[in-house]
Amino acid sequence: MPMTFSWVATTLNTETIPTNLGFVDSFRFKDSSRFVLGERLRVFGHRTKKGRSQKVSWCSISSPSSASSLITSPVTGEEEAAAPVSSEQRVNSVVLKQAALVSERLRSKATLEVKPDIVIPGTLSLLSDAYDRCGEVCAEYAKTFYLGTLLMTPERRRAIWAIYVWCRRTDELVDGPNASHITPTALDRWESRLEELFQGRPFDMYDAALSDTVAKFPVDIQPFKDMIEGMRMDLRKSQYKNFDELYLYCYYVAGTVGLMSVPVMGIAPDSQATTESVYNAALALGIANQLTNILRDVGEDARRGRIYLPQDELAHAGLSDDDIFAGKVTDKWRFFMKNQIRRARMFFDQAEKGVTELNAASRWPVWASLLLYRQILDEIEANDYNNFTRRAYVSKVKKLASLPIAYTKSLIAPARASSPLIKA
Ligand SMILES: CC(C)=CCC/C(C)=C/CC/C(C)=C/CC/C(C)=C/COP(=O)(O)OP(=O)(O)O
Repeated sequence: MPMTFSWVATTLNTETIPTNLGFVDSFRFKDSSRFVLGERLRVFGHRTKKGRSQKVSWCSISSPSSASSLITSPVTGEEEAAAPVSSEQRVNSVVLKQAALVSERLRSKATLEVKPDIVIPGTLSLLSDAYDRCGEVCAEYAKTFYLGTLLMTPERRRAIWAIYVWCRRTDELVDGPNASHITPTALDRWESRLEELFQGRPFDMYDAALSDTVAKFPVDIQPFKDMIEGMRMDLRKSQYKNFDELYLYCYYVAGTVGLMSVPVMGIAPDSQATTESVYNAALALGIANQLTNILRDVGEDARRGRIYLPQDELAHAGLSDDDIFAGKVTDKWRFFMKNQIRRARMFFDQAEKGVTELNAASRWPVWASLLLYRQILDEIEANDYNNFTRRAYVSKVKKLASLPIAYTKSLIAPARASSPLIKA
C-alpha cells in the first residue's frame, strides 16, 4: 500500500536529484543520515538553491514501502547506479540542450536583430498573408493570449502565432473532428512534414509561416517532435500509472509549448537568471496548465473513457476508476483533489519566477494567461471539487480584472542577486 508522509526543511543531495522536483533515488536528512530507496521516491516541494544542496521548504514523499524501513536502508553505490531514469530527468536533458542552443543568441544582440526575410519576388506578401492567417486562428481560439501578443514586436508576435497554429493543428489530429481516423501512421506523416518544414520545404501556408519562424529564431525541432510523441501516447494510453508517467505526458503535450516559445519571446537583456532556469520555468508553466486542464476536465475525459489522474495516487486515496466513472463527490475525492490542486499550484509558482526574466514585451501575455489558467484551480475549489458534472471556468469579470494585474506584474524588472534563479 503506498504511503505518503511530509516534513519541513529537508536538505537533498544535489548529486542524486534532477534539476526539477520529481523522483529521486536517495536523499540526505538535515542530520546527514541518508537513505536510498529500492523503489523510487517521489518528492514534491518548493526548492531553493543553497550551496551544493537543495533546500526543500515543503515536501511530500511517497513510496510503496514503510517510512521506517526506508529511513534505515543502507546506501550502496550499486543501488544508485541501478536507479531508473525518471521522466523529469529525461525532460531535463531536453531542457539543457535547448538552453545551450539559445543561450548565446538570446543574450547577444542577435535575438533582437531578427534575420531579414529572404525576398523571392512575389513570395513576401504570401509569407505575410500566411502569418496573418496564423494571427486570425490565434485570435479566434485564444483571444486573450492573442491580445497580449499584440504588445510584442511584429517579428515575435507573428512567430508566436505560427507556433500556436502548428500546436493547435497537431492537437486537432487527436482531439479534433477527424480524431477517430487518426492512426500512428498519420502522426508519422505529420512528423515527416515537420522535418521538411524545418529544412525549408513547407507543405502549406501555415507550415510556411512556421518554416520562416524556425529559420529566424533559434527554435529547435525536438520540442515539436516531442509534442507529436505526446499525441502518440494519447492514442495508445488511457491511464497513467503514476505521476512520473503523467509528467512525461504533460511535458509532451504542453511543456513543449513553453520550450518552443522561449527562443521567440526572448530573455530580458538585463536578466541575471540562467537560460536553463528560464526554460525550466517555461516548462513548469506548460505542466501547470496541462495539470489544470486535466483537473478541470475529469468528468468530460471519463465520459470518453479516459482517466489522466495517477492511478497510484487514486488508490492511495481509496479511490478507483469506478469512482471516477460514477462521478460522486465524496470526502475521499475532495482529499484527493486538494493534493492534485496543490501540486498544480506548485508548478505555477515555479513558472512565476521565470516570467519576470522574459523580455519586457513578452511578459504581459504570459502573466495574463498564467493568472487566468491558475484561477481555474480556484474555481474547482469553489465548485466544491465537482469536476465531474460542473466545468470550472473563470467569469468574464474575473478575466478582465486579471488583465491589469498581469500588466502590473509585467512591469517588474528581472530579479537581481538574491533570486534563487540566479547562478551563484
Ligand atoms: C514562464 C516562461 C518563462 C515562459 C512562458 C512559456 C509559455 C508561453 C508557456 C505556455 C505553455 C502553454 C500555453 C501550454 C499549453 C497548455 C494548455 C493546457 C493549453 C490548453 O489549450 P486548450 O485545450 O485550447 O485550452 P482550453 O480547453 O482551456 O481552451
